[in-house]
Amino acid sequence: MNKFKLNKDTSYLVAVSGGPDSMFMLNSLIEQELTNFVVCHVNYNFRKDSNNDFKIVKKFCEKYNLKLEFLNVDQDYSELKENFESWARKTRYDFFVKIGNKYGIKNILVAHNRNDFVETYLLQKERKNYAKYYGLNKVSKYKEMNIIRPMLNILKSEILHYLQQQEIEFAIDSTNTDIKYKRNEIRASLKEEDFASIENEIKIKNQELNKLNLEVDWYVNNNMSAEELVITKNFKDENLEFIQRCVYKWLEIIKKDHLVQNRSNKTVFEIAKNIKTSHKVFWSMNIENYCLVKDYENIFIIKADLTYPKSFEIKTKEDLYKIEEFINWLDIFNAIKKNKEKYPYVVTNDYTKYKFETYTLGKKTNRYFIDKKIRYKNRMLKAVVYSKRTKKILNNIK
Ligand SMILES: Nc1ncnc2c1ncn2[C@@H]1O[C@H](COP(=O)(O)OP(=O)(O)OP(=O)(O)O)[C@@H](O)[C@H]1O
Repeated sequence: MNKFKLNKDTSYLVAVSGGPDSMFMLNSLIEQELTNFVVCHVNYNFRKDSNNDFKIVKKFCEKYNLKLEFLNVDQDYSELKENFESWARKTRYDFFVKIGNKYGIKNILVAHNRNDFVETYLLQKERKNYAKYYGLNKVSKYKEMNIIRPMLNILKSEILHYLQQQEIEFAIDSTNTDIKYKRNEIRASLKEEDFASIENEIKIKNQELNKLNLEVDWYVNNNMSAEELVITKNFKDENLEFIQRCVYKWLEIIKKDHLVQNRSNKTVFEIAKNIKTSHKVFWSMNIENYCLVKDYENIFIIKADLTYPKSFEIKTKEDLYKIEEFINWLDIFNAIKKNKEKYPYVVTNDYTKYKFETYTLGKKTNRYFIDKKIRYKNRMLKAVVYSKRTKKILNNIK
């Protein structure tokens, strides 16, 4: 049977649910005579028998005198807004991060096995989503933690056989959430004899993915400036997968990828579809409290409240403080001074409205915007000031 070996000089957190895989992993650490580790357990109190899992873990830790950190979750599940599995995962990993900080440990061991590896790939294939990696990665990241999966070459049957042989107690998870249901479906039609050929397929898919990722990195790194991604003509002609991966990579670089996680990639798909098919010079999409904007050849993302239209009437000098709302307030202030303070003025970024009612450099502002290709970013973030009487705009937004 395959075993795994870990470095004795490294410290680990060990994620133990009490199920067969993690009990096997924990037992292997004892067999390897590792001592630098802290066992972490989350009791979700989701099932009636959750406490039983905790007791199994606790008993094992007491037997071998191991450090155990646990989180006892007190949550009314009828009020949970998101899917239990993704909420549970986040709760679990945030707890690991907290315990990691407490002990100064950066590595967490999780007990995914060879069957999980194959099943994850088959699930990814069925869902047709663009995975970061096909199957499961030996090492991945969650915030500052390294998630290590040392058991990816061990079969479930080997684990169960060994636990039985050694009479090691473990818990049986009786929940059947959507994702587990799907997994069970896949599991039922899967034989361990078929693993080798599926693993070969995964290897080839990951090699192709590595190549594609190099091209994605190249595009994004060469077409980004000031946090904006440039949409070239050639880019629009690329396939949807390439565009989606670029959008995701860009969001990762500007540290906004959290906005599209846990949304089953639908948002990234929508963005990519718009990039590919829309001929409009401007479109925007709200994503949580942010707004993603396509602006001529660029896309950018800003806090949605910054894009909200605001208008102020400046009747006297005393009203001037209102213009501080806008990033170009100094420019507006100077324009009013230069105009010899002939109040009243209107200061506004409500461009969809004022562009039809005002004049810029002798033209309807709408015409001026089109002729000068004025960026939507500037229309949204910068304000104009115009005389209430003449409707002439006194400052230029470029
Ligand atoms: N309640 C828990 N307490 C501590 N560790 C847990 C708990 N649940 C799961 N784990 C750890 O995570 C591993 C994977 O568990 P499981 O397959 O249920 O989760 P997953 O959602 O598929 O995986 P992941 O944790 O990578 O998102 C377990 O083998 C164990 O190491």
